[in-house]
Amino acid sequence: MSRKKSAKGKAVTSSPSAGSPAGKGAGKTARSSPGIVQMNGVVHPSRPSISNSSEFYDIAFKVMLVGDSGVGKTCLLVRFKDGAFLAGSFISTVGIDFRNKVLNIDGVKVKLQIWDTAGQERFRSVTHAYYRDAHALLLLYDVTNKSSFDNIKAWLTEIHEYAQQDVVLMLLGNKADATHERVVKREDGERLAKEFGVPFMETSARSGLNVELAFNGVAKELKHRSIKDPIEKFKLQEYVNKEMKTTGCCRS
Ligand SMILES: Nc1nc2c(ncn2[C@@H]2O[C@H](COP(=O)(O)OP(=O)(O)OP(=O)(O)O)[C@@H](O)[C@H]2O)c(=O)[nH]1
Ligand SMILES: [Mg+2]
Repeated sequence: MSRKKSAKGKAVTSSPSAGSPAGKGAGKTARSSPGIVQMNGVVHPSRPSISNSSEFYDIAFKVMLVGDSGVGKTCLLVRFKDGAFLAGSFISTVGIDFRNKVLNIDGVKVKLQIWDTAGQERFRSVTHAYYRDAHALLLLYDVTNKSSFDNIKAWLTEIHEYAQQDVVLMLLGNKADATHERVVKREDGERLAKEFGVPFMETSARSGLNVELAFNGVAKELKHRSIKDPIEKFKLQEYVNKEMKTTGCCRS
Protein backbone atom coordinates (compact mmCIF):
# COMPACT_ATOMS: atom_id res chain seq x y z
CA MET A 1 0.00 0.00 0.00
CA SER A 2 1.46 3.39 -0.93
CA ARG A 3 2.12 5.86 1.85
CA LYS A 4 1.03 9.40 1.21
CA LYS A 5 1.03 12.54 3.24
CA SER A 6 -2.08 14.40 4.28
CA ALA A 7 -2.91 18.10 4.60
CA LYS A 8 -3.35 19.61 8.02
CA GLY A 9 -6.88 20.92 8.53
CA LYS A 10 -7.28 24.64 8.71
CA ALA A 11 -8.96 26.33 11.62
CA VAL A 12 -12.58 27.36 11.45
CA THR A 13 -12.62 31.09 11.98
CA SER A 14 -15.41 33.57 11.97
CA SER A 15 -16.27 36.32 9.54
CA PRO A 16 -19.05 38.38 11.07
CA SER A 17 -19.34 40.60 8.01
CA ALA A 18 -20.40 37.83 5.66
CA GLY A 19 -23.73 39.35 4.70
CA SER A 20 -27.25 38.86 5.93
CA PRO A 21 -28.39 35.26 5.77
CA ALA A 22 -31.69 34.39 4.18
CA GLY A 23 -33.89 31.34 4.52
CA LYS A 24 -33.28 28.93 7.38
CA GLY A 25 -31.07 30.38 10.10
CA ALA A 26 -31.90 33.93 9.00
CA GLY A 27 -30.74 36.57 11.41
CA LYS A 28 -27.75 34.53 12.55
CA THR A 29 -24.17 35.64 12.03
CA ALA A 30 -22.31 33.75 9.32
CA ARG A 31 -19.04 31.87 9.78
CA SER A 32 -16.51 31.58 6.97
CA SER A 33 -12.82 30.71 6.69
CA PRO A 34 -9.74 32.35 5.27
CA GLY A 35 -9.05 31.17 1.73
CA ILE A 36 -12.74 30.86 1.00
CA VAL A 37 -13.79 33.06 -1.90
CA GLN A 38 -17.12 34.84 -1.90
CA MET A 39 -18.68 35.48 -5.31
CA ASN A 40 -22.10 37.08 -5.69
CA GLY A 41 -22.75 36.43 -2.04
CA VAL A 42 -22.02 32.72 -2.51
CA VAL A 43 -18.90 31.07 -1.18
CA HIS A 44 -16.69 28.92 -3.39
CA PRO A 45 -13.71 27.49 -1.54
CA SER A 46 -10.87 26.26 -3.64
CA ARG A 47 -11.07 22.46 -3.52
CA PRO A 48 -8.16 21.25 -1.42
CA SER A 49 -6.10 18.51 -2.97
CA ILE A 50 -6.32 15.32 -0.97
CA SER A 51 -2.59 14.84 -1.58
CA ASN A 52 -1.28 18.14 -0.08
CA SER A 53 0.33 17.13 3.07
CA SER A 54 2.32 16.91 6.21
CA GLU A 55 0.99 13.80 7.93
CA PHE A 56 1.27 10.20 6.68
CA TYR A 57 -1.75 8.16 5.71
CA ASP A 58 -2.55 5.07 3.68
CA ILE A 59 -5.95 5.85 2.22
CA ALA A 60 -8.04 9.03 2.10
CA PHE A 61 -11.74 9.70 1.83
CA LYS A 62 -14.07 12.68 1.68
CA VAL A 63 -16.88 12.84 4.20
CA MET A 64 -19.60 15.52 4.04
CA LEU A 65 -21.76 16.81 6.88
CA VAL A 66 -25.24 17.82 5.72
CA GLY A 67 -28.53 18.81 7.32
CA ASP A 68 -30.56 21.89 8.22
CA SER A 69 -28.95 25.02 9.57
CA GLY A 70 -28.44 24.83 13.33
CA VAL A 71 -28.50 21.02 13.73
CA GLY A 72 -24.89 21.07 14.95
CA LYS A 73 -22.73 20.06 11.94
CA THR A 74 -19.91 22.49 12.72
CA CYS A 75 -20.00 21.65 16.44
CA LEU A 76 -19.88 17.92 15.64
CA LEU A 77 -16.82 18.42 13.45
CA VAL A 78 -15.06 20.62 16.02
CA ARG A 79 -15.84 18.05 18.76
CA PHE A 80 -14.37 15.29 16.59
CA LYS A 81 -11.32 17.24 15.42
CA ASP A 82 -10.46 19.20 18.57
CA GLY A 83 -12.35 17.38 21.33
CA ALA A 84 -14.09 20.60 22.34
CA PHE A 85 -17.59 22.06 22.23
CA LEU A 86 -18.14 25.35 20.44
CA ALA A 87 -20.13 27.10 23.15
CA GLY A 88 -21.57 30.58 22.80
CA SER A 89 -23.80 32.13 20.18
CA PHE A 90 -24.64 30.26 17.02
CA ILE A 91 -22.45 31.31 14.08
CA SER A 92 -23.88 29.88 10.88
CA THR A 93 -21.40 28.42 8.36
CA VAL A 94 -20.96 30.28 5.08
CA GLY A 95 -20.71 28.03 2.03
CA ILE A 96 -18.47 25.09 2.81
CA ASP A 97 -15.36 24.42 4.87
CA PHE A 98 -13.19 21.40 5.59
CA ARG A 99 -10.94 19.84 8.25
CA ASN A 100 -8.70 16.76 8.03
CA LYS A 101 -8.19 14.00 10.55
CA VAL A 102 -6.14 10.83 10.23
CA LEU A 103 -7.51 7.80 12.09
CA ASN A 104 -5.81 4.51 12.83
CA ILE A 105 -8.33 1.88 11.73
CA ASP A 106 -7.08 -1.62 12.52
CA GLY A 107 -3.49 -0.58 11.72
CA VAL A 108 -4.39 1.32 8.56
CA LYS A 109 -4.01 5.12 8.55
CA VAL A 110 -7.24 6.46 7.14
CA LYS A 111 -7.41 10.16 6.39
CA LEU A 112 -10.84 11.74 6.47
CA GLN A 113 -11.22 15.06 4.73
CA ILE A 114 -14.41 16.28 6.36
CA TRP A 115 -16.51 18.88 4.58
CA ASP A 116 -18.74 21.03 6.75
CA THR A 117 -21.54 22.46 4.64
CA ALA A 118 -23.83 25.40 5.31
CA GLY A 119 -27.37 24.31 6.11
CA GLN A 120 -28.89 27.58 4.97
CA GLU A 121 -30.90 27.25 1.76
CA ARG A 122 -29.07 30.05 -0.01
CA PHE A 123 -25.93 27.88 -0.11
CA ARG A 124 -27.65 24.72 -1.44
CA SER A 125 -26.38 25.14 -5.00
CA VAL A 126 -22.80 25.40 -3.67
CA THR A 127 -23.07 22.20 -1.65
CA HIS A 128 -24.71 20.31 -4.54
CA ALA A 129 -21.44 20.61 -6.44
CA TYR A 130 -19.56 18.77 -3.71
CA TYR A 131 -21.87 15.77 -3.29
CA ARG A 132 -20.47 13.80 -6.20
CA ASP A 133 -16.96 13.77 -4.69
CA ALA A 134 -18.13 12.58 -1.29
CA HIS A 135 -17.39 8.99 -0.26
CA ALA A 136 -19.58 9.30 2.84
CA LEU A 137 -22.32 11.59 4.10
CA LEU A 138 -23.33 12.22 7.68
CA LEU A 139 -26.90 13.53 7.59
CA LEU A 140 -27.88 15.34 10.79
CA TYR A 141 -31.10 16.45 12.38
CA ASP A 142 -31.58 18.09 15.77
CA VAL A 143 -33.62 16.10 18.32
CA THR A 144 -34.87 19.41 19.75
CA ASN A 145 -36.10 20.67 16.36
CA LYS A 146 -38.99 18.78 14.73
CA SER A 147 -38.72 20.52 11.36
CA SER A 148 -35.06 19.47 11.03
CA PHE A 149 -36.31 15.89 11.44
CA ASP A 150 -39.22 16.37 9.03
CA ASN A 151 -36.77 17.72 6.44
CA ILE A 152 -34.69 14.51 6.45
CA LYS A 153 -36.79 13.00 3.62
CA ALA A 154 -36.07 16.05 1.46
CA TRP A 155 -32.36 15.75 2.30
CA LEU A 156 -32.42 12.09 1.28
CA THR A 157 -34.05 13.02 -2.04
CA GLU A 158 -31.31 15.59 -2.59
CA ILE A 159 -28.62 13.05 -1.69
CA HIS A 160 -30.03 10.51 -4.15
CA GLU A 161 -30.04 13.17 -6.83
CA TYR A 162 -26.53 14.54 -6.35
CA ALA A 163 -24.37 11.98 -4.50
CA GLN A 164 -22.73 8.81 -5.82
CA GLN A 165 -25.04 5.80 -5.72
CA ASP A 166 -22.74 3.86 -3.41
CA VAL A 167 -22.05 6.72 -1.00
CA VAL A 168 -21.80 5.62 2.65
CA LEU A 169 -24.65 7.30 4.49
CA MET A 170 -25.43 7.64 8.18
CA LEU A 171 -28.30 9.45 9.90
CA LEU A 172 -27.44 11.23 13.16
CA GLY A 173 -29.92 12.69 15.66
CA ASN A 174 -27.75 15.35 17.30
CA LYS A 175 -28.15 17.27 20.60
CA ALA A 176 -29.08 14.08 22.47
CA ASP A 177 -27.82 15.78 25.65
CA ALA A 178 -30.71 18.27 25.55
CA THR A 179 -33.20 16.00 27.32
CA HIS A 180 -35.59 18.76 28.40
CA GLU A 181 -35.88 20.29 24.92
CA ARG A 182 -36.13 16.96 23.09
CA VAL A 183 -39.11 16.73 20.69
CA VAL A 184 -37.96 13.84 18.47
CA LYS A 185 -37.84 10.44 20.19
CA ARG A 186 -34.96 8.15 19.44
CA GLU A 187 -37.46 5.54 18.27
CA ASP A 188 -38.69 7.99 15.58
CA GLY A 189 -35.15 8.37 14.30
CA GLU A 190 -34.67 4.61 14.34
CA ARG A 191 -37.92 4.09 12.43
CA LEU A 192 -37.06 6.64 9.75
CA ALA A 193 -33.57 5.22 9.33
CA LYS A 194 -34.97 1.70 9.00
CA GLU A 195 -37.50 2.88 6.41
CA PHE A 196 -34.65 4.20 4.26
CA GLY A 197 -32.14 1.46 5.13
CA VAL A 198 -29.65 3.91 6.64
CA PRO A 199 -27.51 3.30 9.77
CA PHE A 200 -28.56 5.56 12.63
CA MET A 201 -27.54 6.77 16.03
CA GLU A 202 -27.94 9.75 18.31
CA THR A 203 -24.98 12.02 19.02
CA SER A 204 -24.10 15.04 21.09
CA ALA A 205 -21.46 17.53 20.08
CA ARG A 206 -21.86 19.04 23.55
CA SER A 207 -21.15 15.89 25.57
CA GLY A 208 -19.23 14.02 22.86
CA LEU A 209 -21.73 11.12 22.88
CA ASN A 210 -21.06 8.80 19.91
CA VAL A 211 -19.13 11.46 17.98
CA GLU A 212 -15.96 9.38 17.59
CA LEU A 213 -18.10 6.34 16.85
CA ALA A 214 -19.90 8.06 13.96
CA PHE A 215 -16.67 9.04 12.19
CA ASN A 216 -14.85 5.83 13.11
CA GLY A 217 -17.76 3.73 11.82
CA VAL A 218 -17.75 5.56 8.51
CA ALA A 219 -13.95 5.26 8.25
CA LYS A 220 -14.13 1.52 8.97
CA GLU A 221 -16.81 1.02 6.32
CA LEU A 222 -14.81 2.99 3.74
CA LYS A 223 -11.62 1.12 4.60
CA HIS A 224 -13.33 -2.26 4.27
CA ARG A 225 -14.84 -1.29 0.95
CA SER A 226 -11.55 -0.05 -0.41
CA ILE A 227 -9.51 -3.04 0.74
CA LYS A 228 -12.27 -5.48 -0.29
CA ASP A 229 -11.33 -7.97 2.40
CA PRO A 230 -13.06 -11.24 1.36
CA ILE A 231 -12.76 -12.77 4.84
CA GLU A 232 -13.72 -9.99 7.18
CA LYS A 233 -17.23 -8.74 6.46
CA PHE A 234 -18.14 -5.37 7.93
CA LYS A 235 -21.69 -4.12 8.53
CA LEU A 236 -21.82 -0.49 9.63
CA GLN A 237 -25.17 -0.68 11.47
CA GLU A 238 -24.10 -3.84 13.34
CA TYR A 239 -20.83 -2.20 14.36
CA VAL A 240 -22.64 0.93 15.47
CA ASN A 241 -25.26 -1.04 17.44
CA LYS A 242 -22.52 -2.91 19.26
CA GLU A 243 -20.48 0.18 20.12
CA MET A 244 -23.26 2.75 20.57
CA LYS A 245 -23.78 4.51 23.86
CA THR A 246 -27.21 5.87 24.65
CA THR A 247 -28.24 8.84 26.75
CA GLY A 248 -29.88 6.35 29.11
CA CYS A 249 -33.16 8.22 29.05
CA CYS A 250 -35.10 6.38 26.43
CA ARG A 251 -33.88 2.87 25.75
CA SER A 252 -36.76 0.44 26.37
N1 LIG B 1 -27.24 21.17 23.43
C1 LIG B 1 -26.54 21.05 22.30
N2 LIG B 1 -26.37 22.12 21.49
C2 LIG B 1 -25.65 21.94 20.35
C3 LIG B 1 -25.10 20.69 19.99
N3 LIG B 1 -24.47 20.83 18.80
C4 LIG B 1 -24.63 22.11 18.45
N4 LIG B 1 -25.34 22.79 19.38
C5 LIG B 1 -25.72 24.21 19.33
O1 LIG B 1 -26.53 24.38 18.17
C6 LIG B 1 -26.23 25.61 17.53
C7 LIG B 1 -25.88 25.37 16.07
O2 LIG B 1 -24.69 24.60 15.97
P1 LIG B 1 -23.80 24.61 14.63
O3 LIG B 1 -22.84 23.48 14.75
O4 LIG B 1 -23.23 25.94 14.36
O5 LIG B 1 -24.92 24.27 13.55
P2 LIG B 1 -24.71 23.98 11.97
O6 LIG B 1 -25.48 22.74 11.65
O7 LIG B 1 -23.28 23.96 11.65
O8 LIG B 1 -25.44 25.22 11.32
P3 LIG B 1 -25.14 25.87 9.86
O9 LIG B 1 -23.69 26.17 9.82
O10 LIG B 1 -25.99 27.10 9.78
O11 LIG B 1 -25.56 24.87 8.84
C8 LIG B 1 -25.11 26.27 18.33
O12 LIG B 1 -25.69 27.22 19.20
C9 LIG B 1 -24.51 25.12 19.12
O13 LIG B 1 -23.96 25.54 20.36
C10 LIG B 1 -25.29 19.59 20.87
O14 LIG B 1 -24.85 18.44 20.66
N5 LIG B 1 -26.03 19.83 22.01
MG1 LIG C 1 -22.10 25.17 10.53
